[in-house]
Amino acid sequence: MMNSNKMTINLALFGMTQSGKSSAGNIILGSTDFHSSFAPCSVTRDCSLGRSCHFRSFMRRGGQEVTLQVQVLDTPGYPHSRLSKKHVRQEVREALAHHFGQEGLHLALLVQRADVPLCGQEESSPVQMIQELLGHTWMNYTAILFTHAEKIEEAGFNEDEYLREASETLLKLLNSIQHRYIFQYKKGNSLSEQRLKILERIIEFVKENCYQVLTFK
Ligand SMILES: Nc1nc2c(ncn2[C@@H]2O[C@H](COP(=O)(O)OP(=O)(O)OP(=O)(O)O)[C@@H](O)[C@H]2O)c(=O)[nH]1
Repeated sequence: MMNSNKMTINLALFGMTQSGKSSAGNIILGSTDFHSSFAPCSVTRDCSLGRSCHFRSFMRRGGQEVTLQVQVLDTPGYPHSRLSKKHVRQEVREALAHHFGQEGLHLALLVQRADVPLCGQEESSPVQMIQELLGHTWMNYTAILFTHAEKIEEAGFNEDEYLREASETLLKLLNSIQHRYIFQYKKGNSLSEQRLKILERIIEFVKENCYQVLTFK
């Protein structure tokens, strides 16, 4: 939604169980809205919407500063350790319609652990859910957020080397989403520095899309 000096960017997080969705949502929002913890099973059961504070100085329009707010929808892991795939898909479908039905979704973030190779085309993959829920233009509204990116550094790779060596499945996926990706590091940079970097990339993608949104009925 945009008027002369206020803009809301709507994001939704998708990904496998324990990929780091809630913690990525917290980083983006600068909050602890989403419950994030280590577990040998799925933690998140329901979709929930979090809102950031109002940022200034991220964007200007016609000489005017635009106040930016980010809304993030956190979703249960897919596949989930307790809920059926059908149940999760239905839950996320309803949440997308409820929160972004009118205003629309700017970007879906596929949260993927950088230290877990993406292989094959399993039926259960979160990419399949994104395709089903976002429809045939899904690739124009999807970016990958690689969590655990510090593992890449620890293994002595840099981002480019990592992507060059990546699985065929990941390379094909990156091609279809026009190489929209973001690396999220746990260590090193301070949280606010990380958040700024991630937000800047997200805004870049949204601008490249001319602020277009996907709406849901
Ligand atoms: N080292 C490291 N740990 C991370 C990173 N992102 C998340 N984690 C940890 O991974 C665990 C799971 O993170 P969550 O954010 O709860 O993951 P989730 O995808 O929301 O999990 P579910 O709701 O169970 O699907 C937590 O212990 C996080 O602290 C990261 O980039 N690096």
